[in-house]
Amino acid sequence: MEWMCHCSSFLLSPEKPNSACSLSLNYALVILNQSLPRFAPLLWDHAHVRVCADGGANRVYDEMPLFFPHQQPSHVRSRYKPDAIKGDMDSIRREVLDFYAKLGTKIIDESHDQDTTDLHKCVTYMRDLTPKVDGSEQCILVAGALGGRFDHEIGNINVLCRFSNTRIILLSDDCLIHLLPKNRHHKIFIQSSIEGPHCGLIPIGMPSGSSTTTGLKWDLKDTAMRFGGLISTSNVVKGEIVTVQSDSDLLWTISIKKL
Ligand SMILES: Nc1ncnc2c1ncn2[C@@H]1O[C@H](COP(=O)(O)OP(=O)(O)OP(=O)(O)O)[C@@H](O)[C@H]1O
Ligand SMILES: Cc1ncc(C[n+]2csc(CCO)c2C)c(N)n1
Repeated sequence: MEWMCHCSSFLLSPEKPNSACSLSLNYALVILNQSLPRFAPLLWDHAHVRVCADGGANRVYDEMPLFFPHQQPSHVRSRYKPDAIKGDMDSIRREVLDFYAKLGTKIIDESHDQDTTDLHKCVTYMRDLTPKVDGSEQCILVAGALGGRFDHEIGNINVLCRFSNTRIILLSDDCLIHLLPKNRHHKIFIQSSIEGPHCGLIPIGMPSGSSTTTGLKWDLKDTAMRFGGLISTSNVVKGEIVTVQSDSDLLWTISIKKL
């Protein structure tokens, strides 16, 4: 079975490439309607395309200038201009919409669709926009996806499952989550300067019959996991590489360090 590599190098400065992992991904950023994580400007710099989900645009407008207290808010806002704002447009403020529309941001009003979330709508936009260019795979980073309202969090995790063939990483200030599809073996390069040691492996949607890992304090050895039985939470990464193989899709989560 083919290996799939994972590496959180998007949390490191773009000037400091990581030698251990040679993953070259084409990053896209979705900003949701929650407080921007402290590393939002870094994610913005890594991304080639940036989209706000509805009220996420208010966060960029209100909070990006707070990261640069010595610069004029209007300058910061023009520098951090989203490529698009997409959603059902019930949360974005009028002044924010007008501001970015004037700067040339594409506004995509999908208020007719009340069956999919704004994150779902943004992921569809990213996938349609970026066909596989020169073999480099797309990875969608989602800021503000965790913490806050539980129905939103679960809706965001459901997007990982609905688009299981697309690399999507949900982020908060405290941790990240992504899917490990069952049709691959996984090699996770731990960036110990910025992430870990706490981590988890969680079956989603259905019980998992057998999972095997290396590199964890409590490794799984052909272990079954299910809600109501064993799931691997409060696990700890031991070294620089974790490997995972499983007969079902698993969620991988790892803590992000407060520097
Ligand atoms: N508290 C939260 N926790 C996690 N994700 C959130 C939270 N609030 C918003 N989001 C994410 O940001 C997206 C845009 O937020 P927004 O508030 O514009 O959504 P919404 O469609 O108006 O939600 P609702 O109508 O349910 O309040 C949501 O689809 C969701 O993915
Ligand atoms: C069974 C069912 N439950 C909830 C909603 C509501 N809903 C789900 S996604 C969404 C858009 C949020 O921006 C809304 C309003 C629905 N349509 N169907």
